[in-house]
Amino acid sequence: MKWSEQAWQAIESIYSKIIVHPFNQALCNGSLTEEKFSFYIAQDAVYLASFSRVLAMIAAKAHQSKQLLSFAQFASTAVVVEQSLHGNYFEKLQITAAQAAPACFQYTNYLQATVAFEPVETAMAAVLPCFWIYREVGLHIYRQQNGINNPYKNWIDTYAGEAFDAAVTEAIAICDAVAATLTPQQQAHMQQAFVTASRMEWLFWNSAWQMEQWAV
Ligand SMILES: Cc1ncc(CN)c(N)n1
Repeated sequence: MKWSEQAWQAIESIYSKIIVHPFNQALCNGSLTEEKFSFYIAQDAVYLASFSRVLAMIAAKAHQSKQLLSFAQFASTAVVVEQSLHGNYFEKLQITAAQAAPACFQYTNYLQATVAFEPVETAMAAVLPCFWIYREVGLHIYRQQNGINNPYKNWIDTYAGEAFDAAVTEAIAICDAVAATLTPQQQAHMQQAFVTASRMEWLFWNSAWQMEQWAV
């Protein structure tokens, strides 16, 4: 079995909880309030600013030039495509820049620490849920649409779209190719990073639903 198949099996239960999370249910049926969506977008802008730098650091540390190019391209897409999607919502919903709420702070710091202190393959596995889970959530919501005039259509179309799908497929293939060269212990380390980041994806949605603030 490929590393990615085992990794996905390890997060099945987390993914099922993400899909039924009230934030994603409301995003799916279009009932999500602008207030909660705006909170999410403001936090996601903070997240993407950090995520794109983590991708660029993975590119710099990649062992093969092909992987370097892929991760450099992912970093560029995170800035050009995803940040511009956010930019449109910032304008339309008059969102203002925010400081990282606890879940965003935890997630961005986890990814930064992983790319700084762990082997590059562990960092590749740690960023994989950001690709893979978003594609699955995007596709899941897209398939439920049934002609609903969803106000969050642009968001859904981005993550259910072909360009994002191609990037996700490439990121999975890189993790599989890299894992195939590693010991079972190193592969397990990658899986642990994949599971941890998947948990943080759930926390991120939950933070947006709760409009999480620092307690003190
Ligand atoms: C928190 C989060 N995770 C993943 C993605 C998709 N790159 C995102 N925009 N935000």
